[in-house]
Amino acid sequence: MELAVETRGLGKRYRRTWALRDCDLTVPAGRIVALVGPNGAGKTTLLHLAAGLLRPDSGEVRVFGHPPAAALPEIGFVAQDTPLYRDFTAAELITMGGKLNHRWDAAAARARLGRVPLDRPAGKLSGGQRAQVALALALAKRPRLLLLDEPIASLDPLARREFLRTLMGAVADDGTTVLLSSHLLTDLERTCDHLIVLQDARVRLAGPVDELLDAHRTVVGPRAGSDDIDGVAQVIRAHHSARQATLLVRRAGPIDPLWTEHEVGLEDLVLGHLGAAEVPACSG
Ligand SMILES: Nc1ncnc2c1ncn2[C@@H]1O[C@H](COP(=O)(O)OP(=O)(O)OP(=O)(O)O)[C@@H](O)[C@H]1O
Repeated sequence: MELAVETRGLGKRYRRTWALRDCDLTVPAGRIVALVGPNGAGKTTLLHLAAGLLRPDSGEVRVFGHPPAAALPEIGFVAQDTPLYRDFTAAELITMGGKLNHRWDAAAARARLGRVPLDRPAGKLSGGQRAQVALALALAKRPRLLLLDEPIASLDPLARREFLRTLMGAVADDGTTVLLSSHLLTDLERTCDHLIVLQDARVRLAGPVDELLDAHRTVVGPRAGSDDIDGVAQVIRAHHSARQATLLVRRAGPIDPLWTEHEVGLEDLVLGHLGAAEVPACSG
């Protein structure tokens, strides 16, 4: 399996605060990877390290087997606040990109900006329109790895859907790997096939979305006996009422039929794992 991004013991520190610590993870090539976690978890830091904008204080990050600086022509990056030269129009930015990049698809960029005024200075576009211009420019470079820091937060629902469709199209057409951070879990569930959850500067959960969802269940059953359930490898999160227990579990096999099983969605999975850190350890 080709790896777009690989980190080993990766860490970044601001004075005494570790923004990212002991981070070991892999991003398979050709996937759309969701990077999620609470505010301050380290998502932007990880994206900046992968883009070569920050240097690690420990460990290393490789992009297609190379240090990020050596892979720069292969990397597209859209920062959180989608910075663009405010006085330039989208049309001018597309032309400029063509002069700065040898592999530049100006026609595709114009086509992707169907509803954005190409002749208006970027500083006079709405936040959502600027995000669309920034994505179109990043894709025009035809990067093998596209790093997007909260790209959809400012988009309206229709623009968000179009944006995510564009991403899926780029992956399908060019095999682009996309690593995008977002808090919008419902949108991610429809789009992403790989998940990385960061919390408190560390990787809390990572893997292919379908495998992670298949490995987890919500089970509901009697409160007594919730400590040791057949087929449950780990209780991630527990909620107890007077007589019943509702548990998010990682399963190891067929679950005791005394318990009612429910499949979990991405949101339950992520929030369950994140919440688990705040709640006293659940037995299991
Ligand atoms: N330039 C900086 N100087 C000092 N501390 C920083 C700096 N940048 C980030 N940090 C700290 O590093 C940690 C990780 O920040 P980061 O921006 O990577 O989080 P994030 O997951 O992207 O958060 P958000 O969802 O709010 O964008 C936080 O504790 C943050 O306060």
